[in-house]
Amino acid sequence: MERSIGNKIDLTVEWLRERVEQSGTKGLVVGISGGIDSALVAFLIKKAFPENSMGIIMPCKSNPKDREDALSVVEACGIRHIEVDLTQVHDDLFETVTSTLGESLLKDAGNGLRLSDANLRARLRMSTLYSVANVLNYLVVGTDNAAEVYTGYFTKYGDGGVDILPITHLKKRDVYAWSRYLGVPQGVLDRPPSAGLWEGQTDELEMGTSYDMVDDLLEGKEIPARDREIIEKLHKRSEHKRRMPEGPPVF
Ligand SMILES: Nc1ncnc2c1ncn2[C@@H]1O[C@H](COP(=O)(O)OP(=O)(O)OC[C@H]2O[C@@H]([n+]3cccc(C(=O)O)c3)[C@H](O)[C@@H]2O)[C@@H](O)[C@H]1O
Ligand SMILES: Nc1ncnc2c1ncn2[C@@H]1O[C@H](COP(=O)(O)OP(=O)(O)OP(=O)(O)O)[C@@H](O)[C@H]1O
Ligand SMILES: [Mg+2]
Repeated sequence: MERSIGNKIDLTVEWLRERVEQSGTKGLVVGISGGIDSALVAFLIKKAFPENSMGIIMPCKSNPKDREDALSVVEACGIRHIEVDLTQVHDDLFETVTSTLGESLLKDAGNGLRLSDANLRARLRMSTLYSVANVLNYLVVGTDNAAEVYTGYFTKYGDGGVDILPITHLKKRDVYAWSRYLGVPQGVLDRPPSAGLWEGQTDELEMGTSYDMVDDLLEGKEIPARDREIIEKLHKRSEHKRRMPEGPPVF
């Protein structure tokens, strides 16, 4: 008999407590974006550590709506939070890197320049989370779900740079089901998933397929050949993100 959502949530909360205890740390910190994955994780870590959990809202030239939604999550689950605006530090670093590389190296960058700008936002968020984790002796909690892990739809050492991943066993539809159960605000449930790394970006537009398709494939269901091809290509291309860096064999 399948466990109820409430039971699965209780087990995940227990697992979070165990991992913190085993690590000798005191609590958990997560970035809260206004999206559904981090909303669910915020609810879970607040349940696990009512006094020792923290959310960080980190705008970086972001749509003000993201911050409003993130604040609605903070209010709904009651987690302690801080805000760190990364716009200036991002602009300074990106400008320094690109101007130092110079025109001749930038001219053939194509989409690489946009990805570099976008992924730097995710990596600055990671650095901010670890800065706080070091000070408070907390673990950094990731928000990747099963569909994102399978497709590699995350920034290596950005939002992928974390200590524990409490929702990697959840398909995107499970994330919605758990979030509804816990009372994540309707406005957050209704938003199209987006990395928010550039204007108008949505996960499904960028991936070229839908989370329903990825979830179906993960459940072993038949999906159209076109979608299967896209998903398997994303999976193969991102293999390196699911491994630790390696050195050569012993010669
Ligand atoms: N075979 C290989 N072995 C070892 N390392 C390899 C490699 N191929 C590339 N690399 C390294 O990996 C880098 C490329 O990976 P990475 O820097 O991650 O860059 P990349 O995968 O190109 O971009 C990240 C993707 O994740 C999306 N994203 C990011 C953040 C959040 C979310 C979200 O869901 O909200 C989505 C973002 O929109 C974008 O599509 C290369 O620059 C190279 O350094
Ligand atoms: N503006 C932000 N402030 C704080 N954390 C952020 C911000 N943007 C992204 N993050 C962090 O990066 C993670 C990855 O982003 P991702 O878009 O995959 O998840 P999400 O926004 O929570 O959910 P959704 O799939 O609905 O967009 C977020 O869950 C969050 O932890
Ligand atoms: Mg998002």
